[in-house]
Amino acid sequence: MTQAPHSRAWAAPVATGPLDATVHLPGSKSLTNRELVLAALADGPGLLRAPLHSRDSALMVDALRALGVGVEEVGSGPFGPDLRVTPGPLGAASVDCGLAGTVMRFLPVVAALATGAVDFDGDPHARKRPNATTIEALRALGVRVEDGGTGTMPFTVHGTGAVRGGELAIDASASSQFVSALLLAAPRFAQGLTLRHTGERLPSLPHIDMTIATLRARGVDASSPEQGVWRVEPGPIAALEVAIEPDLSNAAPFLAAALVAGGRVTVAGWPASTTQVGAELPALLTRLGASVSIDGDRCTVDGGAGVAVAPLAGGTIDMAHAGELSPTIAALGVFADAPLTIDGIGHIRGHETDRIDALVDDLALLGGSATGDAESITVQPGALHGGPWAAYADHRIATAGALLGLAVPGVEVDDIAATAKTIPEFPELWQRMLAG
Ligand SMILES: O=C(O)C1=C[C@@H](OP(=O)(O)O)[C@@H](O)[C@H](O)C1
Ligand SMILES: C=C(OP(=O)(O)O)C(=O)O
Repeated sequence: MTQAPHSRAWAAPVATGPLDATVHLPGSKSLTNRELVLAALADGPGLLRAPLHSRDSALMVDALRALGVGVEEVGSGPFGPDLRVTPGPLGAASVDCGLAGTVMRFLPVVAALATGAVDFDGDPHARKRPNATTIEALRALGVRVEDGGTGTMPFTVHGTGAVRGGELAIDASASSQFVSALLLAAPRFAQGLTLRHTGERLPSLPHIDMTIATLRARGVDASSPEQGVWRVEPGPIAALEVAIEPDLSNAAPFLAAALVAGGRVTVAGWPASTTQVGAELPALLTRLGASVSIDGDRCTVDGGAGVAVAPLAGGTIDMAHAGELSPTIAALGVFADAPLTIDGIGHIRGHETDRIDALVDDLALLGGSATGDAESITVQPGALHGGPWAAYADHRIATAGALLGLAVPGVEVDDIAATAKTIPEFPELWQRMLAG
């Protein structure tokens, strides 16, 4: 009988002693999917070296191909081939967004530059992720979008081949990706774009800074003249050869593993400078009690004797700008000396799953205790027992279960394959880290 991909749970391996490992990670999702979009809109063929090959990047590649962009695999690296991207006239297409925020937010704006109808749909949960701002923004720019009045997928963007641009105000409090999406395509708008955020909060600011940096690297005049305002001048997007950095957000569970199990974990290929939010991991893990060093391109966390001997530091951490790191940090709260509150993360309720509810429910299944409110999660320290850990199709919830399993025998992640969203090699790399 054919089994559903996650009908067999993954027994999270327990660390039997201090770790001593060097981990090499595949490419950044955020950089890969930005560079794919920019390469598709560029003024000639370009190359992505060492890109991510995962479900989110494959969805982006498939969608761009469907729209008329040439994406060809060339050469081969440790995590898969490079990608040569050849822009072409954009036309009617049907886009499967899966559960990828970058696909469901970035490509509708690209579709506005196409000639023809572009249909968007995705996984069942993707239909629940916030997307009204994408649709409203396009309509405000004069683009026809049919969504049956739902403000979510499925919807159809009727591109006419041109967008006038100009001035636009949006509420991006549910996701920074609404801002990034508009900025990425804005050089191709006749008047460029002056974009203003009107909502109360603006999550994940480093991801918007990353967008600006990737545009500028391609010769686009893009800036943020004041907080919550961005300006992109119209003009060509230069075709480039770009090297994609390792995914520093996916470094989180590996580096955190040294804290839980004790010993040392090194992530190799750590960039000297980066726009990735994972650059904040050294400070975050130091705040919790780790000793972190960066030596050349190697970032090492020394977790000493591990949490069985020395608990981590509880308290409150604001992670509004780094929500995608919060599942890992929240899981570490179990091993703290006082309750750990992660604040400013209401927007992660609209991520791959409602991450606050998922963590609260999963921790309860292991005998732990956590509470969530609109903007935060508070994790109580305490001993856990083995039990099921539901991934909710969320790569970062799945890896949080793996992290706890290092110290808690019998944690069973129902769907470790959810990690394929951004790091399909996760189970293998995790085992290899444990083997040293
Ligand atoms: O632009 C991007 O690449 C991302 C922006 C952030 O989204 P939100 O602002 O919705 O948190 C982040 O959490 C997501 O993983 C990737
Ligand atoms: C929120 C995330 O993903 P997405 O790009 O689908 O929004 C994430 O990777 O943590």
